[in-house]
Amino acid sequence: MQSLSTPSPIKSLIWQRSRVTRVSPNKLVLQCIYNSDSVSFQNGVGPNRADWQSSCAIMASKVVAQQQSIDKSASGGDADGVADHVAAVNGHKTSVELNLVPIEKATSKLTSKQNPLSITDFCPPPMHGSQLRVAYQGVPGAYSEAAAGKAYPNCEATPCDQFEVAFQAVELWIADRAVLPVENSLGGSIHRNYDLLLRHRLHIVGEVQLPVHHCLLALPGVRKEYVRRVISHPQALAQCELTLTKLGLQVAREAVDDTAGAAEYIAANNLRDTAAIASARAAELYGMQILADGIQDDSSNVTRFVMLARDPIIPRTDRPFKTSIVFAHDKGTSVLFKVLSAFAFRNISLTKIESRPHRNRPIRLVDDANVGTAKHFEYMFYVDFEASMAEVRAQNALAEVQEFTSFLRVLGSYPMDMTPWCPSIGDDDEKNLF
Ligand SMILES: O=C(O)C(=O)C[C@]1(C(=O)O)C=C[C@@H](O)C=C1
Repeated sequence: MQSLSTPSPIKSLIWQRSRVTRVSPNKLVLQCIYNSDSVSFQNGVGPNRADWQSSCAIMASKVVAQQQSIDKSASGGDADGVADHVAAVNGHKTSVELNLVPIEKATSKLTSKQNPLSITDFCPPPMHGSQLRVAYQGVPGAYSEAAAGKAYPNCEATPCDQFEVAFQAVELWIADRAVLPVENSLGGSIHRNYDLLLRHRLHIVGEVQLPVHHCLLALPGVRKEYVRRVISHPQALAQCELTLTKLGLQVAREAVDDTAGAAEYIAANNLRDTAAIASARAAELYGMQILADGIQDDSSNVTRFVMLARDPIIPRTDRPFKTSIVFAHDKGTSVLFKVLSAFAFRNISLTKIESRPHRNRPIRLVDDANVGTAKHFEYMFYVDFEASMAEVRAQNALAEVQEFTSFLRVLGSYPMDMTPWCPSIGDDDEKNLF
């Protein structure tokens, strides 16, 4: 891990005001946010704001698409002109003020053979000029900390005790980014984060996929036969369910907030009958021994994390991008078909679709005089598709989707994680049991 400093986790920033004021370098910024934006970030996002955000994303991406075609035809074009043009559309004077990626910088990187582009090239540096502060949920040794390090090498990883706190830390300028899990190849979606993406106003600026290699940890000297309870994050318990049974550990399984926190808890309370599912790094940090190594049910166990920032990045077309949207409709089931066909007709692949209850309107009553009243569940649909918002086909697809839907928000258009696939070592045959 790049930053091994282990600050204590940030707890709720909203209700523990002393927490907020304790972070003195951020105090002024914090007050500025409260004053300049009277809409509480806890109250969710209204439809007007959502419309505005979608329009901004579409407008900004159109400007970039146009500018990129101008750049192509006039090689050596005026880079300052690009920044001015983008800034003018967004109603600000300079790109710096908006915290946008200076396009000339990213372009010059592209021409350099020695420096291949990484996800971080698309993200603006921290405004305070120091290390990038990246909020994650959990304690040091959690997989989310490793994901933060993969997304932003050399960052200052900042532990938070809940997902929501990580969102708030970025909104309150205590952190510059948040890195949060959204789905796992075995355990499925992390629904809480889908719900929070909607309730908060952060933008997805990147993704990282992290191979997750679980170990069974216990205090030194404890044998597998003594274990009466296994504790971990619910996702980790789900990812190791079959293997635990195969190892003869048909004992109580208990969910805690994060994997490394489970190891820390056992060590702090000297629990000799309890084991944790966590990383090898957590074993090292909390003085635990590894009873079994590679206990995930599938060797290609991988968790996808998204990187969140206060400002969106400017979408580009010179490398693979993904775009995440969320929408709702109020006109029956055929709308979903129409929405999906808006992508299919333009050859845009969907990589993910997720539905969550529509919190403001969970049930729709449909009266039928002959049969009675049907109760339909209402959903928010989250869709990821493989295209950049700078591409005309993506803009057209979204314009069409907007016609069918009552609510549409672009959560972010960001570079896809293209790092080579390296599954975690240790499949069913290779598990080490000590
Ligand atoms: O508990 C951790 O270590 C985490 O980082 C959380 C989390 C998750 O929420 O899915 C992250 C990766 C693994 O899938 C297991 C747990």
